[in-house]
Amino acid sequence: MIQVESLSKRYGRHTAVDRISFTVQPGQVCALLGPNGAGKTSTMRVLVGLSTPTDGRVSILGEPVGLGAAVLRRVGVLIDGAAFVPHLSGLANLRLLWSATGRTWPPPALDDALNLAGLGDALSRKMRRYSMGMKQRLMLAQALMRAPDVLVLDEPANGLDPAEVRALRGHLARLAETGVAVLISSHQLAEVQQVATHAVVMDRGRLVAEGPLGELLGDTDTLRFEVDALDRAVAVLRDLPGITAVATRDGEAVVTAPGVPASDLVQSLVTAGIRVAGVHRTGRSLEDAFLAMTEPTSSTGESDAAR
Ligand SMILES: Nc1ncnc2c1ncn2[C@@H]1O[C@H](COP(=O)(O)OP(=O)(O)OP(=O)(O)O)[C@@H](O)[C@H]1O
Repeated sequence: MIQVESLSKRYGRHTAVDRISFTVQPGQVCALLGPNGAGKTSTMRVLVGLSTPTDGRVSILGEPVGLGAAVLRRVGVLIDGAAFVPHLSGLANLRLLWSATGRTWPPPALDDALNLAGLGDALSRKMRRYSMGMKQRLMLAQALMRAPDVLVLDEPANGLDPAEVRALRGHLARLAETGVAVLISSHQLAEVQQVATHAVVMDRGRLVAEGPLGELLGDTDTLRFEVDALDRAVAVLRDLPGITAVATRDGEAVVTAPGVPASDLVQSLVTAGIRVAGVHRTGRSLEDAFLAMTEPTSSTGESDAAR
């Protein structure tokens, strides 16, 4: 479990993280979302002991986190800037990183991690020849090979192709099913919507929303009608009580009608002589919800303090 309580992180006079609190329970995949500069990486760095909080508390599996805390051995971390040695092979780099844990090689989940990384023969090649995607996959392997109880992944899908992203999604979902608590930051909202069970949304350092994904997306009562006479259908729908919006999209009438049964709307259309070939209820996408929660122009102001 990850627990963040009233966490603040300031760089000089710039507040990157402003008193945020959230929890990620075992079995949850929590998406940490926010526009550029929202404070996601700053939060994650504190969470894994790479940076100290200015204020507040962070604990993992019930133990306070700090640089070198024993509990961090149970955490798989992917945050950019992993210290790979370019003249060593990918596999030698993994061995080197593992040796820092003081445990004997191989790590418990090495095979699964390498399978997901899919680097094949490239594992024995020097890392200086790795593409960005290959480096990213090796970083994922080092996070996963230790069979972690908690995963903290900053933009893990960066540089991966669609098939790799899908494989990663499946892997994370399987790990969560076994009780791993996963915190993952991403800008790919459609992608993260497919794997996240929960989300924490930050904007300019502050927490703007958190909770189960279903609750954050909300129920929008938006219906799409496939009809044979679009213009007439729109005119009929606009005149009905309880309708808050009618639009057309991709040849269909899109209607927002909170609390109005779809059957009433179909009945009105049919009565007006319009054929209804289909009705679909549409959910709000994570992207819609995210844009509604965050400001369109976010501050990305830098301060000059060192990390
Ligand atoms: N070492 C640092 N020194 C000074 N300011 C920093 C430092 N690291 C981050 N910041 C600033 O803190 C704010 C939050 O940055 P952070 O990287 O945590 O955001 P983010 O949500 O991860 O952004 P992105 O999505 O662009 O990666 C930004 O304004 C950033 O410029």
